[in-house]
Amino acid sequence: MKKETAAIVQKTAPGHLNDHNLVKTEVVPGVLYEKRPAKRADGTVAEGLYNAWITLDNQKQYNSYTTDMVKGVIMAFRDASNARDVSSVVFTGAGDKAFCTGGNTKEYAEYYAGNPQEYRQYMRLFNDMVSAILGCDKPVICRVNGMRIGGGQEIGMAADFSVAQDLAKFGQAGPKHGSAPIGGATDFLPVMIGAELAMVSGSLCEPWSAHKAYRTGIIMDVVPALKVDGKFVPNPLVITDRYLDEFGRIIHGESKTGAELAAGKELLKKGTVDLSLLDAKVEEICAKILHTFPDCFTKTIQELRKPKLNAWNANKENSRDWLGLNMMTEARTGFRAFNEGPKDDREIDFVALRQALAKGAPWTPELIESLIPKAEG
Ligand SMILES: CC(C)(COP(=O)(O)OP(=O)(O)OC[C@H]1O[C@@H](n2cnc3c(N)ncnc32)[C@H](O)[C@@H]1OP(=O)(O)O)[C@@H](O)C(=O)NCCC(=O)NCCSC(=O)C1=CCCCC1=O
Repeated sequence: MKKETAAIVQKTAPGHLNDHNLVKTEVVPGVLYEKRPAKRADGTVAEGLYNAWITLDNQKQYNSYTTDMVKGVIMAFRDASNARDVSSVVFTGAGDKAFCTGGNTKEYAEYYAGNPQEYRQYMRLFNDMVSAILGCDKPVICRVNGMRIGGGQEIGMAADFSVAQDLAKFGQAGPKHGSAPIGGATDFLPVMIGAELAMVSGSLCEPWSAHKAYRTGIIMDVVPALKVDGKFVPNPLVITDRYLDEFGRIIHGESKTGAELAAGKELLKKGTVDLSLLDAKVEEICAKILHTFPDCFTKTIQELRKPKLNAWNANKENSRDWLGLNMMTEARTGFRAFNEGPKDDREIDFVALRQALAKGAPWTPELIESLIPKAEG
């Protein structure tokens, strides 16, 4: 800071600052909160200024969030939003496998299944988590360290900027596991990528590569993460060197097939994951933000958030009610199937369910039980 500015600050800033902080470094088990020194564009530390890092840390379950973790995320965002010395918020997951794969399916299956009034209360917290991100007074950068699936994709899309390591995958899981992606995806996707692609991404549950998420506008940038023989290489499972096939269809970011895919898998096995380029990109975005007027920046993002926010606000209460009741039927069945089914068979027999419903069968516990895959023997 220039001497002249420092002298004015000394004269005018209050001698005592009220502490509005709510959280400690580990907000709750599974949510970490850390203030890291903010850096200028030239890499030097901007003394007294920070970026708040909020990290989901439940790696064994792909950083899925439990009820307590949802509370922790709300508190962490509230804190970062209030902190006078925080410039940007970085929202990420621990490790290199997953940013977040959504609600905790074990908790869904073992506690919420068949308990709609409890899930409705949970959804109050979930809705508040999404609103806390969209209402944060600081810009939110989602550092996509790995898969962003289901509710993970929804809280990620609530962020202002997303940058991903290129092995990450993006998409929804609800219609396969017994939910509808109405925790933000159905609101944000049409605004972000248009109605047709939103339909595909939101409903078919086919994960998209990071390159496809980048190409379609779900994320702002993508960086390589795989190092083979000391050199970064692009995701070897995905087409990154061609844009069109022989018929003019876009293939950039689509999965490789056949021998090309097999070779890609071999290369993947040889490599190690290194997220240093992701971190550099996140720092670069934070530095760009640091070099702007704080209030003008906040006002700008508040306005630019409106299409997402308006859609979210219009639907979130109805969505909460519907999701609560759905815990009696499809969620009760689908999340139990994912939780209890054998590793290679965790989805229900959708055709059998549709056939039963076509004959007017009611949702009895016996019907549900009959649809859940069981281990052999
Ligand atoms: C496709 C997957 C994300 C990844 O598949 P794969 O790479 O094959 O890994 P897995 O072996 O499946 O997973 C590794 C271990 O992590 C556990 N895991 C993964 N995701 C979750 C989760 N969400 N909750 C709890 N545990 C999870 C998995 O069981 C493995 O552990 P194990 O001990 O069994 O080896 C795939 O994992 C997947 O589909 N996951 C579930 C995604 C999902 O259904 N999420 C919930 C969607 S619904 C949601 O989030 C909602 C939000 C608010 C609004 C309402 C709503 O529904």
